[in-house]
Amino acid sequence: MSTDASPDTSSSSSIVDDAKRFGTPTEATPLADDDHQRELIAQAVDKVRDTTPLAQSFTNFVTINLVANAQLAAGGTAAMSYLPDDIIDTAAIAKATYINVGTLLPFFKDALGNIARSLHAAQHPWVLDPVAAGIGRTRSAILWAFRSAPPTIVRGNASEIIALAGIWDLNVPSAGAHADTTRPAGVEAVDDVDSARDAAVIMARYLRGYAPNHRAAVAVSGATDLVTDGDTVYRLPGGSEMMTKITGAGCSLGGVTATYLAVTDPLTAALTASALYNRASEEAERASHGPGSFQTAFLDALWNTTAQTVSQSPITAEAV
Ligand SMILES: Nc1ncnc2c1ncn2[C@@H]1O[C@H](COP(=O)(O)OP(=O)(O)OP(=O)(O)O)[C@@H](O)[C@H]1O
Ligand SMILES: Cc1ncsc1CCO
Ligand SMILES: [Mg+2]
Repeated sequence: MSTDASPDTSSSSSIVDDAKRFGTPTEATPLADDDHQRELIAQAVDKVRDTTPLAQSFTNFVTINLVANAQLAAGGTAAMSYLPDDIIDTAAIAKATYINVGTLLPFFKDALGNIARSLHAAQHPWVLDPVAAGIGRTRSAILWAFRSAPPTIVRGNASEIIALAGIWDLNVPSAGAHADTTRPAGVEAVDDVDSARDAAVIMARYLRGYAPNHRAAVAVSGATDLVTDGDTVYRLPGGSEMMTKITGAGCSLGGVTATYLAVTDPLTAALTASALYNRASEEAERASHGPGSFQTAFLDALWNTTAQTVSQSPITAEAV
């Protein structure tokens, strides 16, 4: 257990060096059917269903019910709280925590930074959903406070990942190319997933300097999801556009990512949640007639999609 909030830079190159390393992308190739990563994904799906791990959440008021129900449907258990001492106490029994900054209140300003520092001191893994990053000075101050006690996984849409990299001053080389067009649009993305690729890679390298076992991940959701541990960029196509017609698809994806983080490493947790969501939303679209029945069918599909189907999802990998 460490109480030192300094990053261990021995396992990650500096942000400036990282910036110089962009510009020579290798080709993305399909992950082989027998790739070990697929085995880890299947194990994560089964382990959650076998062990019902608790992942606790501090999440927004709009979608809190869907987050808890999605965690249960994936096989985990849920506990929601906004009390800092609750969250610290529960971190001792939960294997992972989810923090979503969608609907903050002024008095959370200092509380959330303190919670993050406690989680970091306990080497407790957590997932951040930086909802609406870039909007409002109070939210930006809270996200800034996470910079020195960062999460194990950041999961957001492309605009949120780009905005958070800016708030954290991560020096993303391609950020200038989007300077005129990148702006927060409330809780919805206005950027393509791939425009957040460099920000995601640099952020993952930053996070792992602080992370338990130096392992961290960043997940960018959209039509094709992008997941990276800072060394490899994975892309997961598919899913359903109906996910954009219910509120909380992204929030609950963050919660389910925390459920998997309770049983596996950050990269596998992010890949498993993304692949499960893609397959389950495809099934839900087939079984439903509109947003209301889609949400119900989606929870059923989270419950019923097999580990084999999740782990054999289409995934490409690109070394960076
Ligand atoms: N056009 C699309 N086609 C297929 N799947 C999509 C599409 N857009 C989003 N998704 C899926 O929806 C889920 C949520 O991703 P999204 O990018 O909408 O998150 P978000 O913007 O944080 O959502 P919210 O904040 O509304 O909860 C992910 O599983 C993602 O793969
Ligand atoms: C609609 C909405 N507003 C704040 S959080 C939230 C849920 C989607 O992120
Ligand atoms: Mg969101």
